[in-house]
Amino acid sequence: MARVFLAVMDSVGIGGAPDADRFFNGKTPDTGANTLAHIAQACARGKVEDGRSGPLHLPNLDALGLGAAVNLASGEDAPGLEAEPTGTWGAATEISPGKDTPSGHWELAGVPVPWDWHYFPDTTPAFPAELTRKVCAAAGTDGILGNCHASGTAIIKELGEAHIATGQPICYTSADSVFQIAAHETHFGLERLLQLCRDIAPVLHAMKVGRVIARPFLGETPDTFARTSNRRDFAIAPPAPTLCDRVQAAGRPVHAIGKIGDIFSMRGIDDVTKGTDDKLMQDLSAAIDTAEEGSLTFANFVEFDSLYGHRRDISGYARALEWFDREIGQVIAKLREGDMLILTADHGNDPSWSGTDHTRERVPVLVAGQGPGQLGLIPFTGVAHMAARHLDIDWDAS
Ligand SMILES: O=P(O)(O)O[C@H]1O[C@H](CO)[C@@H](O)[C@H]1O
Ligand SMILES: [Mn+2]
Ligand SMILES: [Mn+2]
Repeated sequence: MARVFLAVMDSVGIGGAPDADRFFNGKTPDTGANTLAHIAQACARGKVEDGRSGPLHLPNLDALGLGAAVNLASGEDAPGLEAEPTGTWGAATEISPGKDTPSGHWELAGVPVPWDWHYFPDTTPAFPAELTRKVCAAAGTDGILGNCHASGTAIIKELGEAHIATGQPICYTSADSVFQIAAHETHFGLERLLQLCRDIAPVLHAMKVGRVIARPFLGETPDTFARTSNRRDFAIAPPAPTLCDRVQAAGRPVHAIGKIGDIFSMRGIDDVTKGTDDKLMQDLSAAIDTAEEGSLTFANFVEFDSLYGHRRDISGYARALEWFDREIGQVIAKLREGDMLILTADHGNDPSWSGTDHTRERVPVLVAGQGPGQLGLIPFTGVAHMAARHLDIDWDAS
């Protein structure tokens, strides 16, 4: 028997998407965006010195083949990542028409998105009056705040006090197919926010809006408002059986770590752990000790994206990568005979790019525990097929 551990480093793209010109940050096409290479290049120029210093130092990821994967995906160099790979490595290309988290994860799990997502226009109001009416009715309020495109941290600073004063939820969106609701955990109530999202999600899903996201926050003043880790995503269910469904249908356990449960609407998943990336890394490490033979453990590390990519914070992103590299080195050291650990990503979020949205990029596929080898350029679905094969699950018959 064998075990698979699949870990998504959210937004750690490596450039080179052949259709990047069809995706935008504002008016700027994503052509040339390269999350990993641009961070490494900025570090090598001595420009990334906040809480870290010098060239990007990722010895464990690079040993698996990260630097080689950047070069394969995009033709760019990632200074500091120049090791001869000892892992199995390659790069994956997405075909789904969205550069969002569910599209990326579903396709990695074998199911490209067959429809066009609905996006809200970058106007104020951004939401149709009929939708706003339904949200108000579900929330029991006379109105909503926001009703625009926004960065989640900026909008709670701007509207947090008005939210506390009026009791109206802050509703906003972005270049992704999302409807986000920010509300105060105590003044509005965490359970009330989650129930509002749950109640309104079917309306948004029918419009082909991918996710309703609860964004609870705490604090009493613009300077102290801060989001908590109680974020919840209410996503459309995947349109076909995913890797998770197939592993579960074969009678094997599927363990989720982080937002994987939300992304797959809990379909094909037995249990979930939640928390900050720090805690999730402990959960992944614990899963290496406890996961059953034949099982799949599927993890997402979101902070690269949520704390640093969207915030265009190159130093923060580099620190997060270096932290991940140190931690994953210890996880790799614990792998047993027959284990496969796959490290990949769901899209890019180049912190040196214009705008605040994801960037369309290829992603690395790094495999530990299986010795050296080259995958070359594969489709995102190749990750699911590789995992299924390792677990001895016949994809076509399952
Ligand atoms: O600015 P925040 O609220 O973090 O929003 C970001 O997070 C959303 C979901 O990942 C994306 O659609 C992007 O808008
Ligand atoms: Mn993502
Ligand atoms: Mn994101």
